[in-house]
Amino acid sequence: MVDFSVIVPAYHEHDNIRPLTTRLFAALDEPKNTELIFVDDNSRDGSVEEVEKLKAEGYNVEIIVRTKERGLSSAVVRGFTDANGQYLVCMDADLQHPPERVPAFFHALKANAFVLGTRYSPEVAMDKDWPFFRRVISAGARMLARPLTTVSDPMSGFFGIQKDYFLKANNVNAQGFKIALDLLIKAQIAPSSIAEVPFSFGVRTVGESKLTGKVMLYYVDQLKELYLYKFGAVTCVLVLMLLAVLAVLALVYLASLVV
Ligand SMILES: Nc1nc2c(ncn2[C@@H]2O[C@H](COP(=O)(O)OP(=O)(O)O[C@H]3O[C@H](CO)[C@@H](O)[C@H](O)[C@@H]3O)[C@@H](O)[C@H]2O)c(=O)[nH]1
Repeated sequence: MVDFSVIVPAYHEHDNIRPLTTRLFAALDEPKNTELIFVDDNSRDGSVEEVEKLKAEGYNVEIIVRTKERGLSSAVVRGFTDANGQYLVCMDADLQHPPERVPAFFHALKANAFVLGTRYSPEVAMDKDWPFFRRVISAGARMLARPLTTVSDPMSGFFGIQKDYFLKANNVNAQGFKIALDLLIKAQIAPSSIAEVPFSFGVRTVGESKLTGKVMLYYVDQLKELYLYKFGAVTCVLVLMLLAVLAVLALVYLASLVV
């Protein structure tokens, strides 16, 4: 019987699989009651073999290998769908999301429908090595999501949701990276049912980010859909125009700081 599930979308993450698994299970309050599921898109880098070794060592870990689909969000949806736990946590494989924070998510999930990992809290320091370019992109993306939700880090990929709420979300947008934002809106989570868990966002030391220009375009598309869903067509167009102007002004300002 498993109550807690940790879902990890993974693409070419062989070298991160063992440290993530061992650190996670060492940190858990209820390791016997927890499963870890990697959702891999046919990386063929030895990830499957590494998970088999970890299983043989007694870890409750599985790997789902998809051969026809690609993408972070759709991998998370697949993992959440297959998970046996009532309490679901999603985290990246690359150790930028510290496994030691997962127990805090499960603890908060017992009393809240949704738990968001936040990098923007006075309790944590933002890693200074995080590239400037990524900070600017993240600030712009955060601003564009502001009319949709009041959470402090709507771009976060480290989050948890109760399975019943995940099942309530209709027409989830499984493209791109922003599955947490999509679920927050589409599962109609009340602000009073959302908790935030601060965490220090580290720097990836092994492997590479898969965040591409295409993923950013998916985000713009997803925003349009979420604005429509939440506000209707006319308000959606007005808000998008206003935010586009603000985004350009913010980028011009930030660019002026670096030149
Ligand atoms: N299965 C699968 N997994 C994927 C895919 N693309 C990425 N992943 C996995 O998803 C996780 C995050 O991907 P990264 O490429 O490392 O993302 P990032 O640039 O570090 O961005 C992360 O941090 C952002 C905060 O700045 C988040 O906004 C973003 O959602 C993500 O969590 C990693 O475990 C990676 O292997 C894919 O196509 N398929």
